Amino acid sequence: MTTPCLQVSGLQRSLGDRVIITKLSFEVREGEILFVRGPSGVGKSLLLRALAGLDPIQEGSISLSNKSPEQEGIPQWRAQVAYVPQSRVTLKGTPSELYFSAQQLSAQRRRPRGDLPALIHDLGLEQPVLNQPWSELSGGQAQRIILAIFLALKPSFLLLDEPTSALDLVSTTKVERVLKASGAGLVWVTHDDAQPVRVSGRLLQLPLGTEVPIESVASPQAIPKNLEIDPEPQALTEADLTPSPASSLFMSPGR
Ligand SMILES: Nc1ncnc2c1ncn2[C@@H]1O[C@H](COP(=O)(O)OP(=O)(O)OP(=O)(O)O)[C@@H](O)[C@H]1O
Repeated sequence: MTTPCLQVSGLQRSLGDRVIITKLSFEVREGEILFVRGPSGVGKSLLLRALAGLDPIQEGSISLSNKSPEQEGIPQWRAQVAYVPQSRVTLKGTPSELYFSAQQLSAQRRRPRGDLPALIHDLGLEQPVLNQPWSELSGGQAQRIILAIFLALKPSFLLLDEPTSALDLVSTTKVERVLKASGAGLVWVTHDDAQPVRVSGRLLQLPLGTEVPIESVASPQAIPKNLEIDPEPQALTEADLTPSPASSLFMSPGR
């Protein structure tokens, strides 16, 4: 079987008469990491939303191994190309309930699963957090738990909108290690100049929309030695579910 490939060709995104994303083209294969960098407001989140099939494609195309979201079916597309939101979304219930609800979505059935408890551990959390109400979790805990849930659902691609924005450096390093070991294709938005160097991968710079060498944007010497990535990571349209917590994360409407 060939490795799944997420392809973007001539993607353009406007809001009103403002063109935000101009003619963007790139490819990411499962297992590859593409960092996306650029100033605030340049359109990084809009790019991820378009890739996730959460917003309409206005111009250009996206495809997964040559199949468009329409050909694939939007729920199946989102099961394979998962958008992990930037901010803590307003969720009801507990992480366990969210994970259970997500697995009930028809596009998620009969798909492989990761080991959620192991992911929780590897992300530096204790198992009881899975049964705590979202409202009682810190921003940094919630960010890692949402990530663990998406990783456990095993999409081919994860669209990561600043997945370490609420974390200290120790937790950030754990997240980087787990993501790198996940084997998923990652489109990873970051404002942390050193992150692409720590993790390694490719780098897409917006608004240019061109790939630039990672070495050109940050100095590896800037990274504290004790935070370097361990080269041997440890083991690591169900409308009837509305208003389940899963539907708010996995089925959010386009805008
Ligand atoms: N729903 C919306 N309605 C109107 N404008 C929007 C909407 N969503 C985004 N924008 C605008 O589109 C532009 C790109 O937004 P986006 O969130 O993609 O930026 P970003 O690069 O992810 O920024 P940041 O780094 O601050 O997260 C911004 O100017 C933003 O104000």
